[in-house]
Order: sequence, then C-alpha cells, then structure tokens
Amino acid sequence: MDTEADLFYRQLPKVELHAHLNGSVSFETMETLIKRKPHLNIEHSMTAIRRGQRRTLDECFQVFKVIHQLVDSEEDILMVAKAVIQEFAADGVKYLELRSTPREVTETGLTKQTYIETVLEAIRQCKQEEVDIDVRFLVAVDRRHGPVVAMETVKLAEDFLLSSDGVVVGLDLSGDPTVGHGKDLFSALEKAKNCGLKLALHLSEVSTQRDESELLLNLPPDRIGHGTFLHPEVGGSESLVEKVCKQNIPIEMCLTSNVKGQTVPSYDKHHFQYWYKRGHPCVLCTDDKGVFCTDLSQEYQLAASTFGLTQEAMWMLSQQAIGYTFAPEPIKQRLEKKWAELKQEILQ
Ligand SMILES: CNc1ncnc2c1ncn2[C@@H]1O[C@H](COP(=O)(O)O)[C@@H](O)[C@H]1O
Ligand SMILES: [Zn+2]
Repeated sequence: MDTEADLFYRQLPKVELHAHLNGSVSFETMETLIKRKPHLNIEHSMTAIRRGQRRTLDECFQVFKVIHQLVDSEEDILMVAKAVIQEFAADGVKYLELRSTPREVTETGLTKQTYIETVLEAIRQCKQEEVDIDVRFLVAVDRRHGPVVAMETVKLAEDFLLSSDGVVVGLDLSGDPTVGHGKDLFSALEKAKNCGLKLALHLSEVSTQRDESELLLNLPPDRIGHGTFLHPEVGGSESLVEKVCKQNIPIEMCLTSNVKGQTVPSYDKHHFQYWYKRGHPCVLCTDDKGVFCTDLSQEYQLAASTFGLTQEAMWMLSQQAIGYTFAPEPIKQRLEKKWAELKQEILQ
C-alpha cells in the first residue's frame, strides 16, 4: 500500500533532465517488444537490473546492446518514445528533456535522420493528445563512435535545432566512459556550442576521467551528468571543483543508477551530499528508469530519506530544477507558475 510519503513524491511536480530514451523503457513496453521479436530469445532479466541487484558499468552497457536489438525500427521508436513520455507524465513530471543516440539500421531502413524525426513525432503526438508534460529533446553523441561520427551528429543536431520549433535544444555526450577520450571530441562539442546547442555532458562518471573533465569544463558544458569523481575525496581535484563552482554548472544526479552501476558504493555515500551541502545546483534524475527499475518520484523519496531532507526542501529542489532546464524563458515562467499553483495543494 502507498504511504503518505509515496503520495507526496508522486504528486510533487517534477523536472526530469537526464533520461536516455532506450534506458527508460518500462517493463510493460519491454514485454510488448519481446513478444514482437521472439526470434531474438530475449528475456526480461537481460533488459533490467532489479531491486537489490548490482552490475558493473560494463554489464550495464551490455544491457543497452540487448535493448537496441529490440528497438530498431521507426515503429518501435514511436511506440517506445510515446510510452516513456506518458510514463513520466503519469509520475508527475511536468517538464522532460529526453535524450537519445540516433542510430542507423539497414535492415529496417532506419536512418539517423528518421530516428530523430520519429522521436519528434512521438513528442508531437503526445502534445496533440494533451499529455500534461512539456518535452524537449537532446541529440546524444556516443563517445564510443569517435570524432567523425560525433561531428556528423552535431551537424544533424544543428539542422534540427533550426527546424524543430524549439523541441531540439541541445546535445548530450554519453556512452561507455571507459572508452575514448574527450580531447578527440572537443572540436565537435565546441562546434555544437557555437551554433547554439546547449551541452549536457556526462563527466567524471568513472575515476579515470580527471584530465578529460579538466579539458571539457573549459567549453564549458551547460550541465554535467553524474560528476561522480569530480571532488578530491574520491580522486578528483580542487581545481575541478573550483571550475564547476565558479561557472555554477548544474549537476544531474542519478542515485539508483550510480549505486546499481557500482560507481558509488551505497546511497549514503552518494556525491549528492557533497554538492548539495555546498548549495551547488543539483537536479535529481533517473538516467535509465527502465534499466534501473526506478522512477523520478522514487529518486526524490530516496534522496529525502537517505539525507534526511524535509518535504519543503524537496519541493525547493524540484522547483530550482526549472532554472536548470534548456527551455526558453517564457516556458520557465510557465513552469514557475504551475509550481506556485500546486504548492498550496500539495505541500501542507
Ligand atoms: C549508466 N550510465 C550511463 N553512462 C553513459 N551513457 C549512458 C548511461 N546510460 C545510458 N547511456 C547511453 O544511452 C544509451 C541508451 O539510450 P539511447 O539509445 O541513446 O536512447 C546507451 O547506449 C549509452 O550510450
Ligand atoms: Zn546518463
């Protein structure tokens, strides 16, 4: 049965800024995908990491390979994206920045261009169906694919920035953090920034990325994903912390993802504590709600119970996230208004 706290966190209006499309596919949608492609012999246990289970980060990336086999056509992408948007809305998310890596699949005729178009179509259909959520899209660069692909992806993202009516707002850098070096991607990222794309970069997700983060912070990114190993206590450095603080770069924090992916040893050791205590901009996110079996309400509740934060403090945290979105000013004002209207009703 739901407790009063469960209800509060579900009702709390929320902003989700770090969600990978194919990592966000729910159990129910996965069921449909598995049934559609029985020849692949994929079981649920291969696409999600359940309660109490842990995986190495490397094993997490194997999971994405399996999911990509299941989601490989325009039809799949449309279904998955619509379902993910509806699920976030049902969880009380009022503003969502979804990110995904455009893929090409010869067998199904999928191109990177149609991949993005299909995600945008899903966003359009949800809007038309009056799903109560504002959705924007970040085109993702998979670091494993190297500088040439990165540059191509930036060009594609730039086209959509100009033609998507404000839906495409930025660029994400993600993929296995143990592969490649950010120095090879610097010029692509710089180009993206110069053409007006906002940058949300996975930084210092593992401990071996110190030099890379030092370099990429010079861009600077508009938001940081994870930033798990930036501070000196875990092998980062004062200089990294100083760069992040001076430029006041918000950090996207994904508690369950980091604990299940074992880059953080336990919830109470999560670096949210370090940055939150300093009053640094922090935003709670899910990362991959399907793979890690979570949702944003749960992440808020988890942070509150782990770090002893009041409902008032959690309200503040969700409201402040509006300021860290890549949405234009009028949208931010609309969200602020929504939060103000709901406050009396929800926060007693
Ligand atoms: C767990 N921490 C993580 N660290 C880095 N990259 C991650 C990630 N979780 C997901 N991705 C990135 O998102 C892709 C899946 O969604 P899309 O196919 O793009 O929608 C993964 O292949 C990886 O590149
Ligand atoms: Zn991520």
